[in-house]
Amino acid sequence: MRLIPLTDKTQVGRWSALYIAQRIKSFNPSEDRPFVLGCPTGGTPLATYQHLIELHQQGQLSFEHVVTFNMDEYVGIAKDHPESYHSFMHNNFFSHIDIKPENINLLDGNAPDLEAECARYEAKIKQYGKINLFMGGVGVDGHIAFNEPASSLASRTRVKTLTEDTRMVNARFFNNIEEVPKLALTVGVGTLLDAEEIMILVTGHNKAQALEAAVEGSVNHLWTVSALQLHPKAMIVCDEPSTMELKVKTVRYFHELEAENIKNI
Ligand SMILES: N[C@@H]1[C@@H](O)[C@H](O)[C@@H](COP(=O)(O)O)O[C@@H]1O
Repeated sequence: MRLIPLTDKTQVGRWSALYIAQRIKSFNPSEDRPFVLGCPTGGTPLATYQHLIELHQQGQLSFEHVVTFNMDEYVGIAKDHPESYHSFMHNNFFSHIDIKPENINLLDGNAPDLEAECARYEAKIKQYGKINLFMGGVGVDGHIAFNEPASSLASRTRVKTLTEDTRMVNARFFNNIEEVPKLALTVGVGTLLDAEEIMILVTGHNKAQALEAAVEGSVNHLWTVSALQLHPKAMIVCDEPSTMELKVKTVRYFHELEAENIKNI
């Protein structure tokens, strides 16, 4: 696993956006061979989306042949609810770039048959072969997508019950905790591990324990982000406050390893 230790969340946004842009460009996508990008929501990736939008507006990056799959969606709130992940993605990313609407994939949390919706999503990913790069964030409790503690590390896309902790953390986007949905649809840990490459963004001191579990802990279903250790090409891009629970020698080690890759950011 690579760990990219940066100073602050602005750098995390910039570094990850430049990385995605470089991946898309070197892939040289076409209509028949699109680049498939996995997308998260949340506060953490906002700076990344902003930088990607800027690169697009400067004429340096096109999403014409990019297909996206979002990792998760709440169950039971309307698509156009301001806090649905549909709204989030359109407001913060899709409406500012040249992606084709038919290339956007999001789980439908209002589908009449949620299990069938999850199976449809898995099948659609398979149609493209694989996700080339899955970007994600992490929850305070170490969840990846909405794979809450004790989720199977072999799990596929399915309905998950959100923990009280996650609902409390996400209540900041709603009027109160009662409005936060109790269920969500999420890709599984197994779905994530099938991606060709995974890049997880971690910022803020409240994520320090999760980062410690991901990097220094053992693979453990209680911290589903630790499953990254099983992936052949996983990377965590983090800021300084999130490294507070890591050993000094761990951070120094990754600083030395990545010195060339972080020097001009
Ligand atoms: N389902 C999402 C996760 O995919 C995300 O990683 C997490 C962290 O969000 P934030 O970046 O706002 O801390 O929030 C939600 O729970």
